[in-house]
Amino acid sequence: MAATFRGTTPEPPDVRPRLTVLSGPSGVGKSTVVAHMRKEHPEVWLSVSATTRRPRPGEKHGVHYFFVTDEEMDKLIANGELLEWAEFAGNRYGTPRAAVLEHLEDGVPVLLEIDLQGARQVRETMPDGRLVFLAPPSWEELVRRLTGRGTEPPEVIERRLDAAKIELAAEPEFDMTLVNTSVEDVARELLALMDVL
Ligand SMILES: Nc1nc2c(ncn2[C@@H]2O[C@H](COP(=O)(O)OP(=O)(O)O)[C@@H](O)[C@H]2O)c(=O)[nH]1
Ligand SMILES: Nc1ncnc2c1ncn2[C@@H]1O[C@H](COP(=O)(O)OP(=O)(O)O)[C@@H](O)[C@H]1O
Repeated sequence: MAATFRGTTPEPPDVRPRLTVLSGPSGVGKSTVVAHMRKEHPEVWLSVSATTRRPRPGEKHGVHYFFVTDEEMDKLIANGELLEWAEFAGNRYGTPRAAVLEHLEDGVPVLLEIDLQGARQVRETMPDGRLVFLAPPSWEELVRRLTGRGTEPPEVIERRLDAAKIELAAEPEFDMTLVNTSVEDVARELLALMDVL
């Protein structure tokens, strides 16, 4: 006799895209991976953060970050305009809340590239969100990448490596880890996770 389905009617699949958070130590390759994803799949929406850090050569206001003054950042925080914010290596960074919520409501897959402290806040405020940790193949390779990028003076690199030790220790808090050996492989896995592939 054929098996008879006797369960309750299954719920329709939840088709709302989920928020995806990508974190990992400075220099691990987060920006490189995200740029690769978006080159092939521009439909992935990356939140543009506000920061008090100075622009690096080639960084554009409104594209890489909204570069703001300390006073402007104070206001964003006081007015509740940030979904999360954190101080990282001497500068403040925060995710503008409204644009993230609007894109999710419109069914757009949303990606945040933020630090560990921000990821922890998103875990609290948006528990549906998926937290992905990007890990380096080794500590030596992380140092090589951060130094090789050539965008920071030695004392800033030292601060970021100190923060990296704390970030690496927090890996078990994340829903999953991807090791950035190959940019293409990591980008593909993230796109699949976001249901974009
Ligand atoms: N919490 C939080 N962290 C952010 C935000 N935007 C960027 N970050 C993180 O701040 C750290 C420093 O970023 P950045 O100065 O651009 O350096 P880079 O990541 O080494 O290129 C990285 O870990 C970023 O992921 C944000 O809006 N909120
Ligand atoms: N899989 C990889 N293999 C080798 N080098 C990489 C890889 N991913 C990124 N890089 C290099 O490492 C450096 C840091 O990458 P970046 O994307 O700026 O890191 P993050 O955004 O995490 O600070 C850059 O010079 C980048 O070209």
